[in-house]
Amino acid sequence: MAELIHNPDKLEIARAEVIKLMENKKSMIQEADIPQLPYLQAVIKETLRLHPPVPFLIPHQAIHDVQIQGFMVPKNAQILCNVWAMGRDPKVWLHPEKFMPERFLEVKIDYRGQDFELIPFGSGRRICPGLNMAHRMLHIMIGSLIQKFDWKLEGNMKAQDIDMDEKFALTLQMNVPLKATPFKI
Ligand code: HEM
Repeated sequence: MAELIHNPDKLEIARAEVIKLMENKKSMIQEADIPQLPYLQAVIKETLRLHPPVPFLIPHQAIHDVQIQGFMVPKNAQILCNVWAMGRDPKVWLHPEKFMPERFLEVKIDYRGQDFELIPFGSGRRICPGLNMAHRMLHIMIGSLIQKFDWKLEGNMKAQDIDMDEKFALTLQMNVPLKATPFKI
């Protein structure tokens, strides 16, 4: 929500897509609607790229010595995987600091653990078992929040003034929590 409110033009594109799809349906967004919302999917991917909720994954341990791209990782070494930095690597992402959901409309990069440039849920046998649930919840919640409401920032703050800095811990949070009021559309 913070990135969408911070980028009102992207919010409008995502909202228009949801409203168009839902205009002839009586229900709220359902799981079955997600495949028909490519821009919303791109918004969720872009948000997880820039703000992975578990920025270093959960610590792993090497079970034997392993050589990776010229680096020796010794047996028993604790491994923190910095997905936050991977999501902002200029060698991988064009304008990495920018919130550009469009980048995911042209490529088939997904967060299901097969595309190693985007692994906010981890990868391999310890990949997040809640991935499918999170995938459904994120699309349905964000889709519904933008479909039904417009958002106003506290104290007449302007969208560009939102402090997007983050606080690092096991999970990543906004340094200054977002305060926005919903208005029914
Ligand atoms: C946006 C939402 C979520 C994100 C980004 C996320 C991310 C992660 C990450 C990065 C890991 C560690 C993977 C690794 O070390 O390689 C993890 C593990 C785990 N997640 Fe999630 N998660 C989310 C939602 C959920 C939900 C909704 C559930 C449960 C309903 C869940 C349950 C778990 C459990 C049980 C583990 C430990 C798995 C293990 O160590 O074998 N997560 N998650």
